[in-house]
Amino acid sequence: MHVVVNAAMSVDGKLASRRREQLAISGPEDFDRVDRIRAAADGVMVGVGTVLADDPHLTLDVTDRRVQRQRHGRPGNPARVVADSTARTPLDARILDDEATTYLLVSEQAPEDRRTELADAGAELIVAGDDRVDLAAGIDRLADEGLERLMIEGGGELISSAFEEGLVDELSVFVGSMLIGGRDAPTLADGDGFTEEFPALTLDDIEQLDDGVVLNYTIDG
Ligand SMILES: NC(=O)C1=CN([C@@H]2O[C@H](COP(=O)(O)OP(=O)(O)OC[C@H]3O[C@@H](n4cnc5c(N)ncnc54)[C@H](O)[C@@H]3O)[C@@H](O)[C@H]2O)C=CC1
Ligand SMILES: Nc1nc(O)c(N)c(N[C@@H]2O[C@H](COP(=O)(O)O)[C@@H](O)[C@H]2O)n1
Repeated sequence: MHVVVNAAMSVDGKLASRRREQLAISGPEDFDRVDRIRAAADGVMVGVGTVLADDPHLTLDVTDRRVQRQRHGRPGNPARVVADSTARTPLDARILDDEATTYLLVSEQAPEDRRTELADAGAELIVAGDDRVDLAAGIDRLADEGLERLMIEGGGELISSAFEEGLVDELSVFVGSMLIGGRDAPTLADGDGFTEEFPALTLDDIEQLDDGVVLNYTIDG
C-alpha cells in the first residue's frame, strides 16, 4: 500500500486548538489540493479522535474532481477508513452516510454490540489488533479489499503511529500563517515521540498557497 499523509498545521505545528475544534488553518486553494489528493487515493483515513472532534465527511466535494477520478478509472468517492479500536464512532457520524464505503478498523476490544450497531449502520468492520488497532495488519486487510493508495488526514495520534510503524511513503503539510499554541493542542505527530531514530524526510518541493506554504516530502527507507 502506498501511504500519503496530508495535514494542515500552524507555524508552531498544531493541527487544532487545545479545545480540539476544527480551525481554518488553510483556505480554498489548499482544500482544492486536498481534494486532488483524495481523488487520487483509494481510501481516506482518520483516527476516531478526528471523527469525534470534527465529524468529517471525507468525500470529494468538487464535482469536477469526481469526473477527474472517473477518468483515472476510480469512479465515485474513495473509501473512508477510521482507526477506531473500541468502536466509538457515533452512529450518526457523517462518515456513515451512503456516499462511500466506510471501513472501521477495530481491535478485539471493540464491544460486540457496538460492532453490530455499526455494521447495521452500513460500516464494513475489520478486526486488526488486540488492544488497539494494528495499523500494518489493518492496512494489509485494506489491500486485500483492493485498496492500493491510502491518504491519512490525521489527527496527530494516528499520524504519529503511522510514522512509528514505518508505513508512510509521502508527507504533505500545509503550514498556515498563524500560531495556535497550547501544550495540549494536537500536533502533527503526537503519541510518545521519537527519541533515537527519527523518520528521515526528503524535501521534494515547496508551493505557496492561500496565505501559507505546502511542504512536500518523501520518507526515506
Ligand atoms: N489540521 C488538520 O489537517 C487536521 C486536524 N485534525 C485535528 O486533530 C484532532 C484529533 O487528533 P487526535 O486527537 O490526535 O486523534 P486521531 O484522529 O489521531 O485519533 C486517535 C485515536 O484513534 C484511535 N486509534 C486506533 N488505533 C490507533 C493507532 N494504531 N494509532 C493511533 N490511534 C489509534 C485511538 O482511539 C486514538 O485515540 C482534532 O482536533 C482534529 O480537528 C484532524 C485531522 C486533520
Ligand atoms: N487541509 C485542511 N485545512 C484545514 O484548515 C483544516 N482545518 C483541515 N482539517 C481537516 O479537514 C478534514 C475535513 O473533512 P471534510 O471536509 O469534512 O470532508 C478533516 O479531516 C479535518 O480535520 N484540513
